[in-house]
Amino acid sequence: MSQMKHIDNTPSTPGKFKIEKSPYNRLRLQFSLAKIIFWSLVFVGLIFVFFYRSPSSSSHVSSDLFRRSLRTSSYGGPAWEKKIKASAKPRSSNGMCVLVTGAAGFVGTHVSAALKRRGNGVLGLDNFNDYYDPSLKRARQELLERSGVYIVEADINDATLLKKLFEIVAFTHVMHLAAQAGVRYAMENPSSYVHSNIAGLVSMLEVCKSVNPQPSIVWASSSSVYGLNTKVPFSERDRTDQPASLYAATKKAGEEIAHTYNHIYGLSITGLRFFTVYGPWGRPDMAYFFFTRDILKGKSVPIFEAANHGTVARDFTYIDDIVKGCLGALDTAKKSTGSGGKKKGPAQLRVFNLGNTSPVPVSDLVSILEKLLKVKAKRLIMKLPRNGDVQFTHANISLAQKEFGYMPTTDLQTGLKKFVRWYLSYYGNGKKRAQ
Ligand SMILES: O=C(O)[C@H]1O[C@H](OP(=O)(O)OP(=O)(O)OC[C@H]2O[C@@H](n3ccc(=O)[nH]c3=O)[C@H](O)[C@@H]2O)[C@H](O)[C@@H](O)[C@@H]1O
Repeated sequence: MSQMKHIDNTPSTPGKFKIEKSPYNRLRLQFSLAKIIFWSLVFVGLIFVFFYRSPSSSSHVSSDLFRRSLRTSSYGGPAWEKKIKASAKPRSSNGMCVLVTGAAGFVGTHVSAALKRRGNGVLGLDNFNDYYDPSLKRARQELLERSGVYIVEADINDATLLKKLFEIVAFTHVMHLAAQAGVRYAMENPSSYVHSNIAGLVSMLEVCKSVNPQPSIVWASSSSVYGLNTKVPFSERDRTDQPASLYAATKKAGEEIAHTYNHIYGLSITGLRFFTVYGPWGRPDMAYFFFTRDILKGKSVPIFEAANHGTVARDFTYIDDIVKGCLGALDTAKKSTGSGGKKKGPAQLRVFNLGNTSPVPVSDLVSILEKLLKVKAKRLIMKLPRNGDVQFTHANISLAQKEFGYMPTTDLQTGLKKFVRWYLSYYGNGKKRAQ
């Protein structure tokens, strides 16, 4: 302190010392100080306004996120609640009552329809984001509505809405399929993965843990959690600590988050590691889908190849087999043990591979499509890009087989035949083009 005083009192120039001595000059100094502060504030304010309103960089990402997934439409009212109750009512009084998140998605639509067919109560939830053509999601919604499944249009991050749904219906199960999918897109829009696969998952689990009774949860993890694992076929016991994409990392994080909610709150949780699911009403961002579109258009299809002409292969799994796996997991899910946010005892925590157990090289996938479409593909062999892809996947399914008799029955040829038939009937031969 005494040192400070010494510095303050020492004039750098004799003139400066004099200025501070005169009362008139002190007034002038105070006035110019006030001016400096005023203009500094104006300057800081301008900078703030510039960055806050700038359409580029981070604010672009957040506004994009908002546009894509936080679009929660207005809800409420007796008519809305009536629709929800009707959709979620099981045929028999002791039947399952399932909230399916991501119901307008590829797997979500098929699972919702299958549950409804066998008499379960089903309510869908989807934010209809535009990661891929939303009109396809709307068409799936129409399909479900015709079979009596209503989809609430909202984001899983909307906890108020989720709680409201649980107030209206005591769901016995949640089939949580809402997620940001796609391996390569994670480099383009990383925050959307954190938003849906991490924040969204936590939002959903928070509501599930606090309601009474707590539902049992089955949710979609991914084969991508095996990452750079080279031990084949992939077993649930293998290491999953080397994700090759942010997508995979968020799914792996989801598995750890599931462990936490099971451990603390007694939620019964089952994670399903899907292996490259394909079929009718599929996702246009996936290779088999856009290869079909581009072969028909006469556009070249990029076929990835690993180092030294190494084959890139996937354990492509047909949607009907996946649906059977989802239903098997729901049927064998034990009840959660907690209530109202408190654990009462240990609860079930499981993870299963749902694959086909026979990997097929991507070049063979293209050959099958060529035959089915009767069009020769313009093949463009490309080096496997370093943006999240792994060289191969191969599922060991013995655990799911033992637990609920999971046994895939559709080979790629048969499954793609069904897909192509659907594709041509949905899009027509060039009339309605897939985007
Ligand atoms: O099983 C999974 O866990 C994942 O399966 C797919 O991911 P991926 O297997 O990469 O599926 P596609 O993007 O359809 O790619 C299929 C194969 O085609 C290859 N490919 C992809 C794109 C392309 O232009 N060229 C090409 O050869 C990929 O390397 C891959 O081997 C899904 O997109 C993920 O959401 C899902 O979680």
